[in-house]
Amino acid sequence: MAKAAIKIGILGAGGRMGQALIAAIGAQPTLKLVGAIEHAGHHLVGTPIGPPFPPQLTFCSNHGPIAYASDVLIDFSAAAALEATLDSACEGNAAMVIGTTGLEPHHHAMIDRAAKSVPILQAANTSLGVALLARLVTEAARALGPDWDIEISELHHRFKVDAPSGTALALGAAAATGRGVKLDKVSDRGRDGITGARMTGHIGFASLRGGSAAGDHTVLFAGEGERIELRHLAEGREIFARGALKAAVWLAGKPAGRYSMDDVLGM
Ligand SMILES: NC(=O)C1=CN([C@@H]2O[C@H](COP(=O)(O)OP(=O)(O)OC[C@H]3O[C@@H](n4cnc5c(N)ncnc54)[C@H](OP(=O)(O)O)[C@@H]3O)[C@@H](O)[C@H]2O)C=CC1
Ligand SMILES: O=C(O)C1=N[C@H](C(=O)O)C[C@H](O)C1
Repeated sequence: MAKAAIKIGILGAGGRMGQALIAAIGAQPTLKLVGAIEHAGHHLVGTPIGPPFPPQLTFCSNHGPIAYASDVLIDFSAAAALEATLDSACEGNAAMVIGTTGLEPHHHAMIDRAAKSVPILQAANTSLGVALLARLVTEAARALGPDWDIEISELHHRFKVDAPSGTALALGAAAATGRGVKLDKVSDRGRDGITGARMTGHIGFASLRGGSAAGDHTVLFAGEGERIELRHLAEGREIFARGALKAAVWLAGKPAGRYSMDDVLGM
């Protein structure tokens, strides 16, 4: 007997990533889109999602019923929306893939709480390439030691609202792990003016915004007389959508708990 399609609800469905996910689901018969959620007042609410989906499937703003109907909710919306979405996921017993960035420690505490009831995978970057890059960064930071300065730079499209990007912070955490330190103790975010000389062992961040760049991250290891750069360049949002859907398929039916892309990719 054919396996039942995995039922997916999308939060932030009208946005750039939401649209990329809808297009990717439309091309995968093993997945079924059961809801496309936007915030109340969004101009798309009430309008059809469009082909290949049936005309009665419209963008909607009420996520309660969609959480009940979904095996997995995929959230690429806004950090401010997270609390209500986690509540709905727990009530509806839906797994969740969270790709939204700009998360603060209190958001992670909410995710930890909800993950006692349902399976949740949170990833600042759902591409395969960045998962591998993080591994390489940990290894390089461990091998090179604190005499090599680490600077992380990122370029994103002009509409991005959070900085540094979630990926840059995750790469910073990966480097800190390699050095056996906590990122929040060594991070330099936003230098300006007479900053003084660079502190040994610190990890610096720089954010550029402009044009339509889908995501460009470079981790620079700068030593005495030599430099190494590890870079990931996203050519489009399809890579994030593909990874998020792979994560959703992997997560459906898993026990409650908190998971990462490393679990999905077996890394
Ligand atoms: N993990 C990953 O691999 C990736 C993560 N991201 C992250 O995903 C998030 C979305 O990115 P992107 O698609 O480019 O952003 P967009 O602004 O294009 O999309 C976000 C959508 O969510 C909507 N939204 C805002 N608040 C709510 C809410 N309370 N409930 C439901 N929908 C809401 C926005 O509406 P409105 O336009 O009215 O504000 C918008 O339509 C960002 O945090 C981004 O950093 C992006 C790419 C990859
Ligand atoms: O907002 C984006 O576009 C992206 N956000 C994520 C981040 O903050 O790291 C991932 C990707 O770089 C695109």
